[in-house]
Amino acid sequence: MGQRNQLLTMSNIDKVFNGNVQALKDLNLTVNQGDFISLLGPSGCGKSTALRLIAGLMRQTSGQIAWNGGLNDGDLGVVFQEPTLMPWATVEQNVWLPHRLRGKSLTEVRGEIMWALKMVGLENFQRSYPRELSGGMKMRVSIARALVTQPRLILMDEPFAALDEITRHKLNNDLLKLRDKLKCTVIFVTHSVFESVFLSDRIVVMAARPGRVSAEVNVDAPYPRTEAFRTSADYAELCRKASDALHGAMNQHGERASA
Ligand SMILES: Nc1ncnc2c1ncn2[C@@H]1O[C@H](COP(=O)(O)OP(=O)(O)OP(=O)(O)O)[C@@H](O)[C@H]1O
Repeated sequence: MGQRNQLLTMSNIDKVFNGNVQALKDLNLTVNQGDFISLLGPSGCGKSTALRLIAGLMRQTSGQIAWNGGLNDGDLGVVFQEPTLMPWATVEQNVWLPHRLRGKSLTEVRGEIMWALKMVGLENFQRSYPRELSGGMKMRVSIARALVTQPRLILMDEPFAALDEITRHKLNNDLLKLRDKLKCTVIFVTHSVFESVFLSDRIVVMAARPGRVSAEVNVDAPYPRTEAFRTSADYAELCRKASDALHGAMNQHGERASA
């Protein structure tokens, strides 16, 4: 793989809540165009906080987030753990939301909505309501909504954590296909070593109290990744490596906590 251009840089990021909860301390992270990065770490290490800072949903207490080429409208798509769909609106109307908030009519962007639904395999469900869909399908709608503006960066906060394992594997496979088609950059928050190894090319392991980057694991396995990769010795070895890094991060926490 060739040298990738930088997309964004987070430098010396601190985030303190309510004057005394230090969620992040001196977090440094460079994201390159085309990266699939997983943020992996124990509960409370600040993964969601880091993602929300990148999304601009909150501001850091200190430090800088710099975007190469600036951040334009529609450059970011965000997917949360819950699909957060409007139950009274159809699939099509739900996916319309980011454009609607920008003042565009449904007719004007119907082509883009259908493109996004096709990307997630739901092109025949545009008139359905969320209650008529399975958990996995609702999550696909949520992903289509994040894709509809054709963002450069997709931020995903444990999007598949609430799904059963078979559905989760399927959506992991589909997400990689999608990323291959769109050539977008993804930052993916997860608790799962297995999921992080399957999906990403870089795993950023975070430690808690205060939240910071503890280690980085490069997943040197080629894409496309298939079921054969999931059952390979290489995958098992990479999972062991990521798991060791995670335990290292948790021990750092323990040492600090008991110091
Ligand atoms: N709005 C908030 N107000 C006060 N404290 C907060 C707020 N959001 C997060 N925190 C605290 O900041 C720390 C980091 O939280 P964050 O949700 O980012 O961690 P996380 O790694 O995503 O956790 P999890 O894996 O459990 O979702 C935690 O101690 C949390 O309690």
